[in-house]
Amino acid sequence: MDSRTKGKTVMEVGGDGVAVITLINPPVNSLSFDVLYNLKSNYEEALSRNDVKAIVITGAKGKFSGGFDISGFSEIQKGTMKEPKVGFISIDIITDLLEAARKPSVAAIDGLALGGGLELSMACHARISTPGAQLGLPELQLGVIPGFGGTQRLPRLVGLTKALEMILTSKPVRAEEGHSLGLIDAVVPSAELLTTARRWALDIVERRKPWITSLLKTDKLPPLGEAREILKFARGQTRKQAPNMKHPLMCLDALEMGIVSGPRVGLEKEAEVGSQVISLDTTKGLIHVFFSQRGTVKVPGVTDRGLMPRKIKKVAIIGGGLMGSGIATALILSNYPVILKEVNEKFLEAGIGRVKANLQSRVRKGSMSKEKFEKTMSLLKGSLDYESFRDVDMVIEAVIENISLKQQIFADLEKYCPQHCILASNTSTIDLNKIGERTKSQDRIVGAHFFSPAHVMPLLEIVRTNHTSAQVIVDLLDVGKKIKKTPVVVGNCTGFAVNRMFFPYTQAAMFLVERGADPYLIDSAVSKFGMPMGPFRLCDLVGFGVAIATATQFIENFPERTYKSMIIPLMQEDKRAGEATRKGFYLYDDKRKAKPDPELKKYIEKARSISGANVDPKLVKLSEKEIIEMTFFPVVNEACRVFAEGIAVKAADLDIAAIMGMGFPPYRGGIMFWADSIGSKYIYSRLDEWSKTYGDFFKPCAFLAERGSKGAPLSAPVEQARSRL
Ligand SMILES: CCCCCCCCCCC[C@H](O)CC(=O)SCCNC(=O)CCNC(=O)[C@H](O)C(C)(C)COP(=O)(O)OP(=O)(O)OC[C@H]1O[C@@H](n2cnc3c(N)ncnc32)[C@H](O)[C@@H]1OP(=O)(O)O
Repeated sequence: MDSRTKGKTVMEVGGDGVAVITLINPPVNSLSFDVLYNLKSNYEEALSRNDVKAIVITGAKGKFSGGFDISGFSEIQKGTMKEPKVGFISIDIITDLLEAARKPSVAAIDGLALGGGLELSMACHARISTPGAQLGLPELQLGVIPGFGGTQRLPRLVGLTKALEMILTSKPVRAEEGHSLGLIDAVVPSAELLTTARRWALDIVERRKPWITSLLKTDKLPPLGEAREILKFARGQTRKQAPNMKHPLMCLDALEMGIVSGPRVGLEKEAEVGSQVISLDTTKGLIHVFFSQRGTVKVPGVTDRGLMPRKIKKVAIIGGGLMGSGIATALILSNYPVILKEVNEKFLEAGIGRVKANLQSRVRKGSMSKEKFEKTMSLLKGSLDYESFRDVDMVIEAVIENISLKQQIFADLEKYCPQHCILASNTSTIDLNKIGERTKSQDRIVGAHFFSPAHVMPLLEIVRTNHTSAQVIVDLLDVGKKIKKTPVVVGNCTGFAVNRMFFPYTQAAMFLVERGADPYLIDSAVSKFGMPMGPFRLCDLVGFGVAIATATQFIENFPERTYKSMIIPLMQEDKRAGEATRKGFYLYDDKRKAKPDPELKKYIEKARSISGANVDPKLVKLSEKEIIEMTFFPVVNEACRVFAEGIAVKAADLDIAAIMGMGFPPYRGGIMFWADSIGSKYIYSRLDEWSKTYGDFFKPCAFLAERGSKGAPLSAPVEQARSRL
């Protein structure tokens, strides 16, 4: 393959008159322009050759295709690649050349057919698949729409309601379900895939099997009135669930156009809309997230050294509280045998009970069988001492945030665990060097910071100190992958990456409220921006105990930029500690529904009198845009510090950390990507102005000042970062 080209197709014509065209573009045979143009040439040749009666399309190495080459979108967005004529691929190649050909085509699907891959197969006249293959149109998740005819062919093959479900949720179906839906014509073992597809293609030629043109099918479409009702409902749901995104509604427009005015007009609308969505900011954000998420496992100086992950056969967890039990759940769910250690029988029983409850909730929801529950639970053993730690490969300490307790535990671990054992802490804020102060084995100390609930939340912050060995990081990255987490490797400091970014966010909110802003309006503006909830609702959820413990760490370590508000401590004193006590910034009913509390004013006023803050008329009347800027620009400022200090290796890692750890909206691309979409100059000037009026909490850091003065992107690599890694 030419090093400049991205993938290819090869065609082999058999003695049976079947031309087999294989898509080749590792690792997932994505449909790059090179692959698509090659496919076109192969088709033209196959159609013109007298020795070819029918065509089979398949993918190399057990994968049909993962869809259109997503990097093609980025290149079109950046202007480094020219867009083809609108509809050139979906109409000229896939519809008019392939589907309308006078020779039939059969798709032989192994492994996966996603996005453009499934769309290509739907234009074939039959689809044969191997068991378990994944079939789906996940485009909306990327900010684009199915653009190779999927909005037209899928409803015609599986019916409108199922097609909408598959497209709007981006969730794939397995081949067996695809078969029962009519998407797949036969499911056969891998070894029989090509022979069956060849025979099927010849059977179509001989009219022993039907020659089906998906685009012209109408039997699965509901009557027009009913279709309109279904689409109206889908639009309503989409507006509710994705209020800040345009592309799902644009996709529905293309789909509806095909139903109302016919598939050809539908294809034209799809092509037009498909081209428009590429330049949406939300699409740019989501595509950036796709690659950034996969980039977190590429750590310079660690994953490029040829190290292989060691096998982790057994893990011990210290502490069966909320975090420890969640981590244990995540591990046993991925078949790791786990020892859970507690200090006494009562706590141990409670810890094991929590793990059990986590799994039972899956059984109740039907996502886990009773047998699987028993088998999974059997991987968990309780312990009250360290004797059973003698053959563990990794320990994760998950006790309360108390430095001397953690130091004692790590000193004990060194005595009992084997020499190779990884010693990890789930601390969320404490400097790992302090935790390991009484330990000699510095190279195997690492942070494994999970987010609560640990068996659900997707992020794992892997924290390395100056001494942590590359091997330990590689091992933990592998464990992270196996337990289906997205790992982000960060350097050691108070709060690491996520909590360092989180802290200014809640602090800014407290600052604004003390100066007269309405906390409920702040929460509402932040939710509209796309966060799962506002900062006050979040503090209630986390609980004031945790909020105060975290704040204490920050006040100690970053006093110059900490805004010390007494609102939370004052409420805590009155035994209102958040959702768990049914009172915090909000009041909670039996169903934990939050409602504003008029009494909150009392605490705000008291806190104001302690801090000496005055109500500022400008801040009382902030617009939603101003609220977002005043709460998130301090987060950008902190993210810049984290990046400049080398705590994060790449800005994109901070984007993923913000999305998966803080709930930052993915369609905004993450904190640094979003900041760059606004511009460093503007962010710097706003922070600078606020710092002059309101103090050092808002003071832009040197990195932001430097990049802001030039208007340079914040996400550009840091030269000679003062790396703490
Ligand atoms: C004028 C108009 C202009 C129009 C432009 C042209 C028209 C465009 C129309 C597009 C029509 C089409 O409808 C759009 C699409 O098809 S969009 C793509 C849809 N497909 C997907 O969303 C699938 C995305 N991929 C995945 O979900 C997973 O990668 C997976 C395929 C399930 C495999 O998962 P896993 O085994 O866990 O492996 P990784 O996720 O780690 O991926 C391995 C590497 O492969 C890269 N990858 C995966 N998919 C793609 C892809 N579609 N394009 C490019 N690259 C892909 C991934 O980045 C990993 O790479 P690295 O190893 O380098 O990190």
